[in-house]
Amino acid sequence: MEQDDWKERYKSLSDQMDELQTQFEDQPLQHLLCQMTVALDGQSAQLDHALNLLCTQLKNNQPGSPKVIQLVEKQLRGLDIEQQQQQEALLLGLRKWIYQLRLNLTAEAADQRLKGIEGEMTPFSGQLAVIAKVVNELVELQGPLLADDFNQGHHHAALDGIAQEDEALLQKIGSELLSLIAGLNIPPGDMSLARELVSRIEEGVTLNGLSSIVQDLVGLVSRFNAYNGAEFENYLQNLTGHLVEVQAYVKAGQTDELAADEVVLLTNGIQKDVQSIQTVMQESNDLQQLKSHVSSQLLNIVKSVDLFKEKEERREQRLYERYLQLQRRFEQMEEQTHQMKVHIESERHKALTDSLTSLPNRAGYDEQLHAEFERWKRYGQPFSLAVADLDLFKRINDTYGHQAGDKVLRLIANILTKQSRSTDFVARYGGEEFVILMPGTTAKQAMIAVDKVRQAVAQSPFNFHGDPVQITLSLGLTEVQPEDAIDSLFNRADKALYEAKRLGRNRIELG
Ligand SMILES: Nc1nc2c(ncn2[C@@H]2O[C@H](COP(=O)(O)OP(=O)(O)OP(=O)(O)O)[C@@H](O)[C@H]2O)c(=O)[nH]1
Repeated sequence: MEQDDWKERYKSLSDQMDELQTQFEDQPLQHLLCQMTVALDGQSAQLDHALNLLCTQLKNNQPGSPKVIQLVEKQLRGLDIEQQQQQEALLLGLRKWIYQLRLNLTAEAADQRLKGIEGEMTPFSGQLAVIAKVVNELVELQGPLLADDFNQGHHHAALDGIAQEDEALLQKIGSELLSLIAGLNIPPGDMSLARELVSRIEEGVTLNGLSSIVQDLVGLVSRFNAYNGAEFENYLQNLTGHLVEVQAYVKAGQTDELAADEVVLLTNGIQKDVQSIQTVMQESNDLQQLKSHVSSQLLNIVKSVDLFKEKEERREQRLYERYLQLQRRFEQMEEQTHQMKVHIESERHKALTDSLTSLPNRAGYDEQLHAEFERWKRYGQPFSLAVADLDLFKRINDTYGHQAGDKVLRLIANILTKQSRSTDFVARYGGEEFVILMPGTTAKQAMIAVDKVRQAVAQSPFNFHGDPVQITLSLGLTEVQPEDAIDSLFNRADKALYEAKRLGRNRIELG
């Protein structure tokens, strides 16, 4: 009996345990599925139906039948496609809206804004934040039309058309707005506002009510964004600062033509990074992900700039070294050129100078006579030529030796130079023969000058081995004549010299 009692008690406890276990196991699943049913409500009528069936079975402590579970799975799979189609329908609706507003808003500013809104929608991400912004802007633009027309009870034909023909569109907008709210991570403090908004949308979106719904929605979204706003703004300001620095550096680099290729590479790289930042900023909802992406792109930019700077510094260093090398080479060349000039000048001087008397030699005389002749032909200024020859010089050589003769030649050269004007040109023509070129001097004037020379030579006291020796000069003198060539001038003077010799030496004859 006691044993039967124990068995009964055991059976009863076991049943209770089974029931509790079933409750613990099934209730959370049941609870979760019912919550999902509520969350997914309104996405699709078929899905709502399937989920309600499943929920009813679970609430009645029945396991979900395979048929109902399959139905839910099928509807969930179809939801993606349906959302895509809804997005497309929404985009189409927004475009129609913009088109209709364009027809009615004729002001240039409104047209520009509508174009801007269209631009923002391309590509259409379907993100709720973007839709909310676009809808809000359109409602704002539409404001004056509604105020003018609806208040007076005259529906504008175009807007009326939208209201009647596109009732379905308003429903879709409502469903998109609900999806947007569901997708927001709403802070607890704003939950009641969100709930109130959801029930207003669920009651049905009308054209008149859309504006205030969207405004409230934007208010909700902006409050939510305000949580991270300051931090994000700060971050973007830093980013902008970096980019401005980079831009300034790149611009400075662009002025250097040699580095143009490098600048193009750097600029392209930076443009790609910045585009990537912009794309992520447009597409990302996650601040942390956005920050890490932007940071990595910024790091790329900084690396590119550093690499560019490094290359630039190396290039500048190379250029500077090449510049120094060239400068040294240039200085060497300058020095060599100077030496060469000095050498050429000295060689030229040697070539034109008589080494015994240091007077210009016959080549020097030829050059000078040529220049004088040209001057005369151009300006017609007269000049005279005297050819002087030492008298009986052979005797001196023969009597006192060649060295004594050389000494006489040097002394005579000295007297000729001293007695002539600084503008006159004295040269040793060869042997014991000298020439004197007298620019701007007629034969008459020259006669006086060369006679002074003749006298000075004749009066010079020469002594050899204690013996006084008389040295004299004979000279032939002539003035340039209109029909003269270089040779004829010299020949005339030479003939006159010959005549002076013939007539007794130590005299001057005019030719
Ligand atoms: N010492 C020396 N003698 C020279 C030089 N050049 C020419 N003579 C000499 O000058 C002399 C010229 O002699 P000549 O042509 O017969 O004439 P000259 O003795 O002066 O007689 P005239 O001209 O008729 O008065 C020769 O003995 C040459 O050797 C020179 O550079 N040095």
